[in-house]
Amino acid sequence: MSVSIDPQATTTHQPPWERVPDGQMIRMRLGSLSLDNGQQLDDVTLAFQRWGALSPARDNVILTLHALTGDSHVTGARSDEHPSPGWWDGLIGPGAAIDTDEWCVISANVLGGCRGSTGPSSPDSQGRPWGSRFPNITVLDQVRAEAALLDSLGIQGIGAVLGGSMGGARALEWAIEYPDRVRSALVLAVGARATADQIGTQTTQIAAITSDPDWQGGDYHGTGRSPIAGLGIARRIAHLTYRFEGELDERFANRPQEQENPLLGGRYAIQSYLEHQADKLIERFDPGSYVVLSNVLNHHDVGRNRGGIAAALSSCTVPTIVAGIDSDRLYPLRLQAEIAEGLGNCVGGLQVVRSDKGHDGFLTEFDAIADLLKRTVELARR
Ligand SMILES: CC(=O)SCCNC(=O)CCNC(=O)[C@H](O)C(C)(C)COP(=O)(O)OP(=O)(O)OC[C@H]1O[C@@H](n2cnc3c(N)ncnc32)[C@H](O)[C@@H]1OP(=O)(O)O
Ligand SMILES: N[C@@H](CCO)C(=O)O
Repeated sequence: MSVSIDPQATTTHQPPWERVPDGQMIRMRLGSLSLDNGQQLDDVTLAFQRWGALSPARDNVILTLHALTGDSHVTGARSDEHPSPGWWDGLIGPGAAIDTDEWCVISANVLGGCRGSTGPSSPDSQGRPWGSRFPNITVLDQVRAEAALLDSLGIQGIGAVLGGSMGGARALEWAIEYPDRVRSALVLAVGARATADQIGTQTTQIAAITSDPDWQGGDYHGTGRSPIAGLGIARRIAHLTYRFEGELDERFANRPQEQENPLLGGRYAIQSYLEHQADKLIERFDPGSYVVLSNVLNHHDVGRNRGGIAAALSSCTVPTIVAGIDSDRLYPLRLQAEIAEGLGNCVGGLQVVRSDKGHDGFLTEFDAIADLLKRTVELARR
C-alpha cells in the first residue's frame, strides 16, 4: 500500500514523509514539468521509497537511480507490492555498504515508468490513461522531475547520486546539471550518449511492441488487450544484449531444453531461458513504459544544449567514480573511458569490474559493486 503526501505539509518541522516506515512507497504530486522538447507535462507524480532517517541538517541523502525495468525497490524482499526482490538487496541497509544507520537512501520510480510515477499507463488530469499522448521525454527530464521531488521534500544537498545503466545516465545528468547539489556520484555501465548499436537494438525492440496488433496505436490501456507478445520479443532481444555471449554459450551451448527436441518442434535451452525472462517481465511491466523508456535511452546525450559532450563532461566538478564491466557488449568499456577521461573531477580513473555476466554485471557483481558504493559514499563525507 502506498501513502500520498500533500507537498505543502512537507514544509513543516517534521515532514510527514519522514514518519512513513522504511521502504514504504510514498507518492508525491509535483505539479507541471517543462520538458526538453518544449512541451509541458501536467500533474506529475513521483512515487518513491526511503530507508534510514534524514539528519537534522538534511544533508545525508543518497539518491539511488534504477535502470530501465527496475524500480524504487532497491533493497528488500519480494512482496505483492514489489514483485522483484531489491536489485541491490544487501548493499543498502543497517551496516551495509550504504549504511542506513548513517545515510537516508531515497529511490524514486522513474518518470515514464509504470511503478507509481507518471507514465503512459497512469491517468492524466482528466483521469484518462496517457497512452499515445505521453510525450517524448529525456534523461534530463527524468532528472528534473527527481530534483523537483527533492525540492518538495525540503532536501537541497545530496551526499551521492548512484546508478547503473539508465540509472547511470541519470547519475551523470544529475552531476552535470546540479553540481552544487551533489557531493559525489557513481556512474556505472553507461555512456555519455546513445551509440548506434544501442539505438539499433532499442528501436528494433520498440518495433516488436508497436507492430503487435494489441498495441492499438499506444492506446490499449483499459481495452482488455495489451501488446504483451511484442513486449516479450523486445525483452528477449534486450536480454541477449545484457549478457556476455561466452557465458550464454557455456551455460546453454546448442543444447535442447530438457525433454524437448528442436528437430521435432521443441525448443533450445537458450530459447526457453529467454522465454522465461520475457514471461517474468510481462508480469510486471507496461509495454507503453518500455517504449517510452527505450526512447529515453535513444535520446540520451549529455552534450545536448551544452555545447557537446566534451564541454558538458569537463564542466562537471562533482567528485565522480566511473565504472564499467569488462564483458559488457551493450555499454562497452570505451564508453566509460570517454566519461572518465572527459569529466572535470573523475576520481581514480576508469574502474573496471571483472565479470562474465556482461551488462547485467552491474546487478550481479555484489562485492565489486559494494566496493564502488563504499568509495562513493566516502567521497560524500568530505
Ligand atoms: C535494475 C533492474 O533491472 S531491477 C529488475 C531486475 N532485473 C531484471 O529484471 C533484469 C533482467 N534479469 C536479469 O538480467 C537477470 O535475471 C538478473 C540480473 C536479475 C539475475 O541474473 P542471474 O543471477 O545471472 O540469473 P539468470 O540470468 O541466470 O536467470 C535465472 C533465471 O533463469 C531461469 N532459467 C535458467 N535456465 C533456464 C531454462 N533453460 N529455461 C527456462 N528458465 C531458465 C532460472 O530458473 C531463473 O529463474 P528465476 O529468476 O525465475 O528464479
Ligand atoms: N537488466 C536491466 C538492464 C538494463 O539496464 C534492466 O532490465 O533494467
